[in-house]
Amino acid sequence: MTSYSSSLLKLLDERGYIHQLTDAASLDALAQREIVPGYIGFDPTASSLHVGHLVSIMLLRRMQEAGHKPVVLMGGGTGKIGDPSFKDEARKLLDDETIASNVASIKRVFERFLKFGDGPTDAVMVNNADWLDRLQYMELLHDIGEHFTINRMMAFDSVKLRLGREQSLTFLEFNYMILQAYDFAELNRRLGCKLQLGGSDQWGNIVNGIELGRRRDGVELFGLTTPLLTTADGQKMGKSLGGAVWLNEDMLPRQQYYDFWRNSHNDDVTRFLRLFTDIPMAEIDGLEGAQGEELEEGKQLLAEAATTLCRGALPLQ
Ligand SMILES: N[C@@H](Cc1ccc(O)cc1)C(=O)O
Repeated sequence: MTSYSSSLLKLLDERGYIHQLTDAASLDALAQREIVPGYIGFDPTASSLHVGHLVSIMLLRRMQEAGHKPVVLMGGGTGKIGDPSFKDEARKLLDDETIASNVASIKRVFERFLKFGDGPTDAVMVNNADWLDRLQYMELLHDIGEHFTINRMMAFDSVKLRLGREQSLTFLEFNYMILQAYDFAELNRRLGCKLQLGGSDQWGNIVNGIELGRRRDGVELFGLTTPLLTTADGQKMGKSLGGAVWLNEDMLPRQQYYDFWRNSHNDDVTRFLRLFTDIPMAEIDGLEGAQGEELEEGKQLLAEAATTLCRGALPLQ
């Protein structure tokens, strides 16, 4: 474990959110000096986010808890392409109407996890359609395309799956990385955003944004990725009910959401308590190695805390 000085990196480290980090020492110093606006993007590919997105959402919550500014980016522009990173096939393209209605219904869940407003550490929400839709193709090719080489873009692990003989990467999808890089530089210009967070599959996209900021604008940007979450029995997080575990109430009833957490694998309980609830570290540490009834109580604690966070408290009977 690395030792950090800023409350932000200490918190993220002890609760298990850090997989990779660019220039940890500088980010640590920056977070001690000033309020850091940090963003995560979510593409509106369905009408609700699912448990797989929850680490990212909690990460924004932790930013705010540590006194920094969370920026939620709705991918109204990038959602028209679909991120090819680590995907073995292209997404079905969505029409504008579907994207707009997905954005509208995804948005709501963030109000449960973040405090929005005009204050310095209040969360804000932006939509990259606001700047990507307006981009002129020649301008993009000239101003942005100049900073990217095909050689380097093809070297990222995230596109390897598609460069074999079986699947291919369309030219449309190949642009995704550039647009996400553009977003980061744009959010730096607009909101002073200096940090982009995301799942480990986002590393290539994030690093490209950092590079673009440095080359074009001479600014220092940072990236942080979270570990790819699998459950103790090796499954992808949130897929264990056969379908996705949706965050929106209209897509999955509260009881089923609760049961998903209540049925967590024994070996996942403390890790999930750290990642997905606000239960204090000392209390979670006390549950380490718990068995029998104590372990069951830990699962109940997890289910109650995680459900209340996402779905709100139940009214008093
Ligand atoms: N590519 C991200 C979403 C995203 C979109 C735009 C961004 O600027 C950042 C992130 C994903 O697939 O999860």
